Amino acid sequence: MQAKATESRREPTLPMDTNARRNFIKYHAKLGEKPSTTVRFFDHSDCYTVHGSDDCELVSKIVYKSTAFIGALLPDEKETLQFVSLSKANFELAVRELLLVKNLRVEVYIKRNEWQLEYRGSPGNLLQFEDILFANKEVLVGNNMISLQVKLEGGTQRRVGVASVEQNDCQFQLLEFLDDDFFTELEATVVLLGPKECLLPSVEGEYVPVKALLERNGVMITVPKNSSANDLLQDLNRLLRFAKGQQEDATGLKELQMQLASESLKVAIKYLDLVNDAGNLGHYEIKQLDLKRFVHLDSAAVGALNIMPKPGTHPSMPSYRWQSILGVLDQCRTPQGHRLMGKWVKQPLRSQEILNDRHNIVECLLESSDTLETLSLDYLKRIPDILMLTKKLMRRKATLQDLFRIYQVILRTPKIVQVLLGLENSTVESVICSPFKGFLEDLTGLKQMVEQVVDFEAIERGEYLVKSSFDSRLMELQQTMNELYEKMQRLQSKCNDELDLDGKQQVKLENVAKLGYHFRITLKDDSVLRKNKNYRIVDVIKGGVRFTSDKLEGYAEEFASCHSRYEEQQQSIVEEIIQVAVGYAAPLTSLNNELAQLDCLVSFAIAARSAPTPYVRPKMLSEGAGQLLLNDVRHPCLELQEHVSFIANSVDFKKDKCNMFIITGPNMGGKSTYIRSVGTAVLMAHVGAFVPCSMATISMVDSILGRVGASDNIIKGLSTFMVEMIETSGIIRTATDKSLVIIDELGRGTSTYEGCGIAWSIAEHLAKETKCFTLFATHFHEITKLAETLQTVKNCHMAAVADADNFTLLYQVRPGVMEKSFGIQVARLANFPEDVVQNAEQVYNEFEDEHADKQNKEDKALLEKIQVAIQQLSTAGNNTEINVEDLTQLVTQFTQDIKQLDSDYFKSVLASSEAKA
Ligand SMILES: Nc1ncnc2c1ncn2[C@@H]1O[C@H](COP(=O)(O)OP(=O)(O)OP(=O)(O)O)[C@@H](O)[C@H]1O
Repeated sequence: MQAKATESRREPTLPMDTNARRNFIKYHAKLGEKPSTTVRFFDHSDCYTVHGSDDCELVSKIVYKSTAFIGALLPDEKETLQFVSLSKANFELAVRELLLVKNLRVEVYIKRNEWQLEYRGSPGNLLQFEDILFANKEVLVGNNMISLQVKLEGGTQRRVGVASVEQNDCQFQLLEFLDDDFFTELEATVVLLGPKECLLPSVEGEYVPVKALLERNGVMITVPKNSSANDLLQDLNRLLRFAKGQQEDATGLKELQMQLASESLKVAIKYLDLVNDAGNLGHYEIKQLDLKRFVHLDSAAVGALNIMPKPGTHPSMPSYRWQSILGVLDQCRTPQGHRLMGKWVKQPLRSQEILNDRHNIVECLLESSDTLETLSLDYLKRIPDILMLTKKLMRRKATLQDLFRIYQVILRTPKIVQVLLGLENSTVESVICSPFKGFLEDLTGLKQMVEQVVDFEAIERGEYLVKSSFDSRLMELQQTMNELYEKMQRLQSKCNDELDLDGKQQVKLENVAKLGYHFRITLKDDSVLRKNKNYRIVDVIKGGVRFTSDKLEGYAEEFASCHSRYEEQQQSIVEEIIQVAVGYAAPLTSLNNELAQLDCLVSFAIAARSAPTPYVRPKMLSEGAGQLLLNDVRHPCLELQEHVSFIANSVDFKKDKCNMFIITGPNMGGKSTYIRSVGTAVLMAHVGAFVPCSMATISMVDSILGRVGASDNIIKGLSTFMVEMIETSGIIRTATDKSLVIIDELGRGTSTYEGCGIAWSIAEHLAKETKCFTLFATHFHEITKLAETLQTVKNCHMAAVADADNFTLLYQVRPGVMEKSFGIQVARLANFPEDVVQNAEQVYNEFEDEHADKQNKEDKALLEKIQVAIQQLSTAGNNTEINVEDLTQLVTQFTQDIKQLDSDYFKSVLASSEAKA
């Protein structure tokens, strides 16, 4: 087995002699430098190659998991070139990985007379690679890109125009807005649309921060070459789907009043060469993107809440489920369902009405588990990717089989509607059943056409044919073929008699592609045949001897010619049918979207039911209602991991009573998990899913914002401190009293002094000014003091118990501040070497002594100050200049000093004097 595995990994040999290699090296040198984000492949028809050290290393590692397969074209000569050769299958594997996972560009060169660039693709432009990437595979990823332009306005403000192109759904979305220095709004747009690639006019000047933002969000940047300009209106007139009766002219479209966005769209249409794909013409829709419809998410929140799985994780992989919210919720059965779910989780909604509908439907499905099962396993599982089939139709690449698959969906959908109507739920009827009925009505003509044209009997034999009765020419040809076949059958029985073999029908009449009709007998009867001069042997194979006669050959040729004429005639009919079917693209797309939506809702119900503890329906209150109560909230991903027995916790925010929790506790104590669980549940509720709680009341939020551990966000050129400042300033600007903010480890990447300062000021601002609901996990115990001055701030901590030998993390949230730091115990728990732990313990104790010393010194200094003051007062005697007011002021000043000093001694003095008073 082992040997075989190695064998299949071996690279193909390169079919080039020395001369060809020499020429190729010269040609390659002439091609010149390329960006490091582009990988060039060369198609040698028998195999593919990549060249140069970077491409070789990258591709070799992807395909062969090693660099041992890198060779040199002419290793003994001065001018040489590294190469890796690949079979077609490995080339496809590499292209898939480079475009879909690594977010790189690919170019494929092919040799005609000269080498020339044949295909080119990038993460946002997969068109030319669709066959390679998605042949026999479901298209599970969205395929969208954005194009944007920035203009300085009035010296300080930035106007941003964005055009998004979703190629799968044939959709343009435009928006334009004024943004701040940190491009907060642009970031929300990028998070919402999740593009793979972005077109920019430049990466210099005002685009520098845009570039950084895009890189932070994992978006590939392309600066298209300035080639001849295209005419946007002309392009749109060809691409857009105009409503019936609407004038087919894009001139007056209100979306085009956004000039920067329109300019960006023009660039994108040109870059993607959309007008040159027949599949696009007349099918695009243009919309204005309204960010206000969606909960604002920043990239830190998307990261902290693990919304999306790692790139390249396929739904069939076991890790897919517990890595991300998408993985947990995506139990879809159809490719279109998977794609829509990918969108939904990134686009939580602010419409209470739509969310109520979604929650109603999920609840109703959960109440009828039989229906849920039937829908998921019997119906949705069998629904093909209608969108991709429709695209094939539009490109005139569809076959009769594709048409039949569409027909099957049209046939099955009424059954789905029937099952749904059985639920007797008004939301299900209005949101799902009614639209379904409308689209099905529109598709009646298509259904009837397929029934008239397609030969259903032939499909049972696995053939996709046009019914001969549909066309008189076909009928004639079919008739002739039937007669010829009968004649050949008569020859077969004659031959059987002549050869006089044992048993009946030893002579088989067969038809194979290259030979046409012929006879066959087994190898053991070969000698009988050779004696008979009426027959000629055609070839000998394992299964027997193939032979023919003059007459059979004549019939066979005639049959073959009829057959090819039949196919030609059939093909022209199929083309006509496809032409008609293209007219149904709009209702087919709507049917596709509707089925995708149903699949997502069924998926929510399945996710809710199959969780270790079933999820519950959240009670949604309107924005501003000011309540967030989650009882026993769990982290949906963590609770799925086998070794974890999850401890649920609760949270209870109430406007004007409690809008901030400061969470402290030992390292690894569960702080991050707790705050992320809350964020995750709120997000899931806003997507329309049920939530991992025992009870949930959630006021709708306008944004979920985050700031989490610095380590994963460090990017080139920006210090940790800067990243922290950028992200937190975004929060300060965006958050309102209707937002949820989760902050974890703020200030940790900087010096303690600065870090604590940032953390304190942000926490204070959010609690005092913004008044949003905030979960603030921190190691800075000083921040817990905020609760002393602000009533709406509450402290809580992750509980742990420790004695001399044992230390146990309880993962339970308890009110108040943790008394003791357990860093050293955690180190012991994490199996740090004992000597290191002991050393730390010693340092800690010394530090504590030093701290106590410092405290004593400060106490003493204040005491001295007070003593001097008292001295002054007493020596003043009857001095009338000291009045009662001055005295009161002095005492107030001392009291404040004492409070700030954080001295246990003075605090106790103060407390006792206050008690006495
Ligand atoms: N509620 C819980 N129930 C069970 N296990 C939990 C729970 N919360 C956390 N854990 C476990 O503890 C680990 C550490 O949790 P987490 O990262 O939330 O701690 P932390 O307090 O934020 O740590 P640090 O302060 O070091 O960043 C998790 O990976 C998980 O395995």
